[in-house]
Amino acid sequence: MAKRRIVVALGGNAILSKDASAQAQQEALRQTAHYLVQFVKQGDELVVSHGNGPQVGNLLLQQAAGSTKTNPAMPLDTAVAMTQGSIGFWLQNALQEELIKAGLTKSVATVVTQVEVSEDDHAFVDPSKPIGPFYTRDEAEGQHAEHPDYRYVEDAGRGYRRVVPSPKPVNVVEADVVEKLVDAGVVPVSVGGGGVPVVRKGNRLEGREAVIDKDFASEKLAEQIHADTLIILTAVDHVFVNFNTPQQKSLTNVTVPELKRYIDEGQFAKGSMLPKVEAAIDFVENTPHGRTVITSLENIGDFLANGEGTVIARVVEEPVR
Ligand SMILES: Nc1ncnc2c1ncn2[C@@H]1O[C@H](COP(=O)(O)OP(=O)(O)O)[C@@H](O)[C@H]1O
Ligand SMILES: NC(=O)OP(=O)(O)O
Repeated sequence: MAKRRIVVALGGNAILSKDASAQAQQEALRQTAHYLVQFVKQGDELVVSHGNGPQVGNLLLQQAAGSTKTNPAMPLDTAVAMTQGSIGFWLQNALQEELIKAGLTKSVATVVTQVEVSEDDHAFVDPSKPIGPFYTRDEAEGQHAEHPDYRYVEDAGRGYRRVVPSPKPVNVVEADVVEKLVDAGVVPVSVGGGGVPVVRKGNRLEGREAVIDKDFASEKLAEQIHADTLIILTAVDHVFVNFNTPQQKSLTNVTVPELKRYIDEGQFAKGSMLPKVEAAIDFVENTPHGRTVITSLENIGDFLANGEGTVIARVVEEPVR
């Protein structure tokens, strides 16, 4: 089988479920790494990206709690870079251990990645990206009273969360570095937390306070490094139509026009499955032979063996791995 270049985007649940301690997140990533190394074992080139919504929100709270005149809280763009560092450290450490266990000699390197966004992106005046912990309605109202500039929304029936601007990625600044690392046989970790949002001002890149969606950023990176496959890992094995109803049906091999019809029908929840499906479509449409897979971490083995999962391509493919 030909060697594939794969970008794998890790969903939040692969890192943080209930226990937000460093130890618990590291343990979750050790299990995640065990699954991811299967791609390297079969000869694929692997690039890993990850979310940071829970972590960056928690970090902002810690920063605010300890902020003084001489030790001020850091802005959101810097906090995103800090979570790229911390989660990158955990991932590097875990992947390295699993690679050694599998008898593979490969280096892993995290790239602090900046992602260009447009200053005019409407997202800057319409925050939509949930970050940090979940609150009850009363708690969210209390927080809003304390910080009138913070916005809170209900997040998929799980409680209220602070939302921040989430502009669309336009260009992954360090994509050429990531591509060189892949060419050199390294496993890069990149666009963590969607990348650090920056706007170009002549020769300077200026940070902006926002959190980019990691699925859109991963798609952009996959395009720029000429990947063949974008794999979006989340909590479900498949994308479903009629999700959570008695008529629920899993999608296995789907084409872009089919998926667009389902979007028009409102089949995918805004803020959860919809951005994944939109990123999947972008990758297939913007690359000559690209395909996107949406599935769960636990399903990777079945995907590799039998093509299980939701595979989005230009034409319906026979079960693919
Ligand atoms: N049509 C759908 N098919 C499958 N899952 C859906 C659908 N609509 C909403 N979801 C929900 O979207 C979730 C994935 O979004 P989210 O939890 O935001 O992703 P992440 O894993 O990146 O944190 C799934 O676990 C599922 O609960
Ligand atoms: N940046 C980002 O998309 O993070 P989550 O996937 O954790 O929401």
